[in-house]
Amino acid sequence: MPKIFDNIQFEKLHGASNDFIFLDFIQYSNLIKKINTQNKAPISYPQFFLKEFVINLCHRTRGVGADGIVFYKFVDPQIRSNKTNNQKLKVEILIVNSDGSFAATCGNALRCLGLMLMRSRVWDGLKELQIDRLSPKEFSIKKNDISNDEQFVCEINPFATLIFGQYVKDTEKELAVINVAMGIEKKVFLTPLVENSLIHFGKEVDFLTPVFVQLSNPHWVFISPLFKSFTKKQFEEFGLLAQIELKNKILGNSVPLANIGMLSVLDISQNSKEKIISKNENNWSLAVFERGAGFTECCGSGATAARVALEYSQLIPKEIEEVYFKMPGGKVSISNRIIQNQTQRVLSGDAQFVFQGSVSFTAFSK
Ligand SMILES: N[C@@H](CCC[C@H](N)C(=O)O)C(=O)O
Repeated sequence: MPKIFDNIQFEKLHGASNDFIFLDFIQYSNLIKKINTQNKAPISYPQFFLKEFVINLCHRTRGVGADGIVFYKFVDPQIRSNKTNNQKLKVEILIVNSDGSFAATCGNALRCLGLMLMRSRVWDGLKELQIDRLSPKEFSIKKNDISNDEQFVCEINPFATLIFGQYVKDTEKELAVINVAMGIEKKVFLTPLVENSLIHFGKEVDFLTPVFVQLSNPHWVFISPLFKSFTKKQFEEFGLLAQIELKNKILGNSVPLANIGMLSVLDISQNSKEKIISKNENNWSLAVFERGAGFTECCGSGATAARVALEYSQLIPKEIEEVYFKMPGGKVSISNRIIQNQTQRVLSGDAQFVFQGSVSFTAFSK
């Protein structure tokens, strides 16, 4: 990293402990311009610079620490000073995972974005707000420089719609409940399971057929009561096994690298479906091993995929109003609601401001 890298202003927020650094895109592009004009070695591979920048900033000990970075851009830069909550508010974002890979969507980052916009008084939380994608072209990254698994980032379809936000500020805490319309699944199918690959996780491995759910981003959801007693280490081990080895064995290149959902239910064999539904509120616990970030404390799109998988496996009926998922970092819910004339999956939960600051190169030195 070049040494002129100084005084980068950021804000950090989290949704159920899935944490993100928010950076104004203009600031990043000014940094690039500065390096290119002042440095003898201008940036020739912007995609690698971006990756290294994100990895360093997200590093838990040498950087600020986060599961990813959200670059945001106000299409009308005056909006910040006008603070009018007006119709003109248009926000574009690019989400990058902590390993520098692009994320097609991220429910928790969108919840945090909602809070960030409410804190800076540009969104009142009452009007629906569509969030668009910030094109990689703006980072001088060309389509040909992006890997096959990440070409989605060149599509111009929007991320999601923030539909409602309620801001709470008291002396103790500053948070908001934000609802995000995550869209509708594009593809869902059952996948076979290679039983003997799971043998070292215990004799009583009792899995329902896993479900592949393609939202804007891909998820492979495994359902088993076994996950209820898993430690973080076991989630990481199983997540990695499924993400790489099982995927290669069972699905090959037919699907992209996926987030792995590990969903546990009360003992399926002993509970009638009615019981499962009536105990809905606390019935499902979920952990996700993400693409690009590993095990995270919570995953909003993972919870969305889990609800889709439960419906597809007929473990819950579509009519259930709201399904809650207990995740290591907190609780989120997914409901089915008609938004913009379409039944969409809506993610709800808290987002919280952590801190703001500025960072310079020295923080990144090894
Ligand atoms: N790692 C994911 C993107 C992040 C998902 C997120 N934590 C969420 O809340 O949805 C990917 O690359 O698909």
